[in-house]
Amino acid sequence: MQGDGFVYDGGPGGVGPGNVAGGSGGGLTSVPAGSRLHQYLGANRQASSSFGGSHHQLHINAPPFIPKQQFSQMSLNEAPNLPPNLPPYGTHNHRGFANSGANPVPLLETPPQHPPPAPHVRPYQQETHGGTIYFYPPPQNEPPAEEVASFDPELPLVVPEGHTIVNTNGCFSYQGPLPHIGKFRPKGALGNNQAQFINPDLKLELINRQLAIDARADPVVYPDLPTQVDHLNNFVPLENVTIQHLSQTTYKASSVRDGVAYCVRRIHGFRCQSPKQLQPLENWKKLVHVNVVQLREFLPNSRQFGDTSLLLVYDYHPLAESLKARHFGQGSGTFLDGISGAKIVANHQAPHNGAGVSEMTLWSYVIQLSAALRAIHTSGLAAKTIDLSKILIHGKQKLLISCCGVPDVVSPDHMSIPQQQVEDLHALGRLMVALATGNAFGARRDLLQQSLNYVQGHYSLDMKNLINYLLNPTPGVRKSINDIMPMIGARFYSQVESHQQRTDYLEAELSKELENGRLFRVLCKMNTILERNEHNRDENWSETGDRFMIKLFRDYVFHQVMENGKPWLDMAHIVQCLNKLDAGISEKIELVSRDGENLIIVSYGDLKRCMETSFRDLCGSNVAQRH
Ligand SMILES: Nc1ncnc2c1ncn2[C@@H]1O[C@H](COP(=O)(O)OP(=O)(O)OP(=O)(O)O)[C@@H](O)[C@H]1O
Repeated sequence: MQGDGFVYDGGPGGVGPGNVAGGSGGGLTSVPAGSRLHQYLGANRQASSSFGGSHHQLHINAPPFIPKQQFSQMSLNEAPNLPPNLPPYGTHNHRGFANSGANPVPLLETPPQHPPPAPHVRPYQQETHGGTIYFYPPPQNEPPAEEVASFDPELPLVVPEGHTIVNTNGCFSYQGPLPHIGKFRPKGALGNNQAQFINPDLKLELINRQLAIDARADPVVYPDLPTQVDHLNNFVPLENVTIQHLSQTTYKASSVRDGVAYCVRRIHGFRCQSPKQLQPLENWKKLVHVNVVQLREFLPNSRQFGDTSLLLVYDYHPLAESLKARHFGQGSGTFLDGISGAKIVANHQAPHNGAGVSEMTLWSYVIQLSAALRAIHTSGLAAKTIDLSKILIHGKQKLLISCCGVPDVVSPDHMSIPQQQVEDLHALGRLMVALATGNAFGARRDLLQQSLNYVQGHYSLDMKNLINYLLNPTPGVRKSINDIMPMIGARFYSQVESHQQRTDYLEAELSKELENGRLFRVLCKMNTILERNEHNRDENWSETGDRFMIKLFRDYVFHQVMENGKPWLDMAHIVQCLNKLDAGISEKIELVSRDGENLIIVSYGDLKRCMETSFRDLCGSNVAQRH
């Protein structure tokens, strides 16, 4: 259906969030099978209605609604799931520092992390078929939180004493007093609306990311930040810029071209002598890979920071942190157990027992980093930034190689590209040793043998072989990132599967919000019509004709009360009604004026036409759609 101003398509059946009472107009047939309902009184009522020029003589045997308790009572003023310690917009930076330059205080706390997985290494299950080893992740005992649905069709409806409902030929009927008086109490599962709305954890994560994107630096704390560099403004330091003698600084900035946030790396005091010096950056700009932070452009010889700086503009991945921060803590000497997140005593001398990341996580990292390196090497480049502080982790487990191109311009190598690529493989080996042992210095020459012993004792043979291959030179053989693909073997399948699961989950969550957006537009239309003081010099415009019907419908949807006069709040009822309105189904409902004097029987289809006509009237087109 097309409307003016708000264009949307209700679609047949009015399927709404969580498919709440979608249905094909059967209204009451949507009572869940298995609900325990009482006896039928059976008396059909006769009522007549007159509106919109047509007169209806109707038999009704249906109540205005039957609340579905499985969607539970809701709090209509439910606060968004914001973390309590978030700063207001406009005054704070993202992970920046405020108050005093001497003792900086982080302004935007790292959002609460979800509890990390249990601190035990969960090895892959192996099966050998025809000489090939297949790896399967171990079965999970508990379903992930997001998969726990709130729907329970077996929950009973609670029908007030003296009221009964019966199923006559599949049609559930109820006769009670005025429709404004809600007769059913929802029972159980209070406040559990997860099946209809985006998962709260995901919502929190997305809100935090949005806050990070929107964060601004406090000009009092950062008086020296330039207001505009080329098309970039709103610079926010992503690291402690109060430390003197930094040669590079990382900022978040917004572009006035597209309003998008970018990550800007400033190379201090870098004077570009010739365009050839920056040629590698042109190559990096062309490299597009899901596990590489994309270089978008570079701005040489920028003077707005008080020197001559080279600015490299990358994609910004909100709240990404380095592997160092994720698994070893921020401060030097502070180590965190990569699995449990617990602090462990800094020990630069030997591997920590059980402190490394799990084998499964390590393989996931290997797969992602080798995929990135494969793309980089195939493009004739070398990463040179395979380092705990330069590999970012975004969300739960997505890795991104950052800072690409910086070493090429800051400290150009005299090694050949193939040699540099072999160095990347070494760096990957060292990184894996550090992650496996939980010791950032685990690959140091004096600790390496101990570390390898540790890997041998705690990880699979394949992992040990892979690390050995990466770290040790193979005489007469030119190593290539492609060589490690057979070592990863069938673990690729697990990785692909887990990505697909994640995609399915995110799509499902997205579709919930998609449906909510549709209902939001219905609400927008209703509210632009209702309680309008005057339209077309008609003071009573919103109180008469089609608008009056919408007003009664609004009461019917939102202002139900219990017998004792208390508000009756049921999300299921609201969503159900709005969906039916949006679909314009033929089911009829009773609307009652506030004084109880007028009773009108009207179908959702008629109500929809009332709403559309009124809305078009407001929009000025006056094109009434009558079906
Ligand atoms: N593209 C990006 N998107 C989002 N955040 C980023 C991006 N690049 C870096 N960051 C954040 O900025 C922080 C600082 O980055 P930087 O590369 O300067 O790392 P660092 O830990 O300060 O390393 P170093 O000690 O070498 O300066 C990172 O820890 C990361 O949280």
